[in-house]
Amino acid sequence: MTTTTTLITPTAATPMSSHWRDFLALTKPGVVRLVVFTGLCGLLAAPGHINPVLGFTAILCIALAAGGAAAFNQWYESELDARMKRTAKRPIPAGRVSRNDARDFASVLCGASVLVMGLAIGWLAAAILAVSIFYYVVVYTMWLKPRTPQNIVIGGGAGAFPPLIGWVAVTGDVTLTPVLLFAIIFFWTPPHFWALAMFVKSDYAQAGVPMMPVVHGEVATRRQILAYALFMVPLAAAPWYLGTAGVVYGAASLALTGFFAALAVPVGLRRSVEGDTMKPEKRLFAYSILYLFALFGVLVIDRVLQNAGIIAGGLA
Ligand code: HEM
Ligand SMILES: CC(C)=CCC/C(C)=C/CC/C(C)=C/COP(=O)(O)OP(=O)(O)O
Repeated sequence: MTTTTTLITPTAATPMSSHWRDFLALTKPGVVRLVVFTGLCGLLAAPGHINPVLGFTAILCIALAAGGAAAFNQWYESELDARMKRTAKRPIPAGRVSRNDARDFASVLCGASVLVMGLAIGWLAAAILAVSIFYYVVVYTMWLKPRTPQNIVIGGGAGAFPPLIGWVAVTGDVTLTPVLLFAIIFFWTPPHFWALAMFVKSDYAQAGVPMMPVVHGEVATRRQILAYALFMVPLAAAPWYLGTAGVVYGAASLALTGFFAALAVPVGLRRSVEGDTMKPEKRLFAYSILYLFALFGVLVIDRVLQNAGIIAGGLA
């Protein structure tokens, strides 16, 4: 006996029932968690005071913007996501959310985030929020990602804005420390992403995305991962030796970033062989996430200690 299976691919015209969990997945909650945390730390480390309700509103706006931008990214890349093993089960390629619904959902999140930020907090913070959405959706996703292996280097700016936005929400001003916080995430992004790109290289190659290991090969990518990770050591400590953060941040940043660089050394110097499990690359990627949580968390602890008069420093 033969059976015939009819495959129905939902389109914009085909009704489908989407679960709220599918819309949550469109926001890339795993990534947004860290993005929001860095925004919160920027807000808490800034000199000055913000009404807690307004502070919560500012962080909510960053979360809505980052989630909305991530949903726009999945709306634009649904065909690409369908071609890669890592992303094929996302709500749009899996047929659980239509492209139009995803686009509308993203528009509402992004629109509301900028509007509420502008009305409740200020238009400078709202403008930077709008720039970060534009940067991730248009500059990175639509323009750079399909064109150049430097996509991450330039596109890294997309996720680097939140601490700056949190800071500006409190002070209304852009000063040295928030620019340094931007730079820290900007230069952290290439080793964070390329470590992952090394072990999902075949996915990108088969989907035709010009990521660094695909275009310039493993050896060049490994060297660049190491170079960026080493550069992070003096960069991450800059708020301390430039006098805007205290000694607790300085010591913790040297230890945390030193370990980041140490994990990048075997990645930078070794060559993978047939059937390699890519353990050093997986370890570096996993630590990159823990590292950023810890570094920004310590910045806030340092600020609390400064406020209590326990350590010296003068975040500005
Ligand atoms: C253009 C810049 C970036 C690129 C290309 C990039 C790329 C990626 C990719 C491909 C993944 C795997 C995601 C998955 O399989 O769902 C990932 C995971 C992750 N990224 Fe990035 N990333 C970037 C910037 C950032 C930024 C700025 C942050 C936060 C500040 C961040 C935080 C994370 C976190 C927390 C994860 C783990 C997510 C989870 O466990 O669900 N990334 N990144
Ligand atoms: C405030 C604001 C708007 C912030 C934007 C922050 C944001 C969501 C940055 C994330 C960058 C990111 C996850 C890139 C993933 O690369 P990819 O999209 O190439 O990954 P993929 O292959 O998993 O889709």
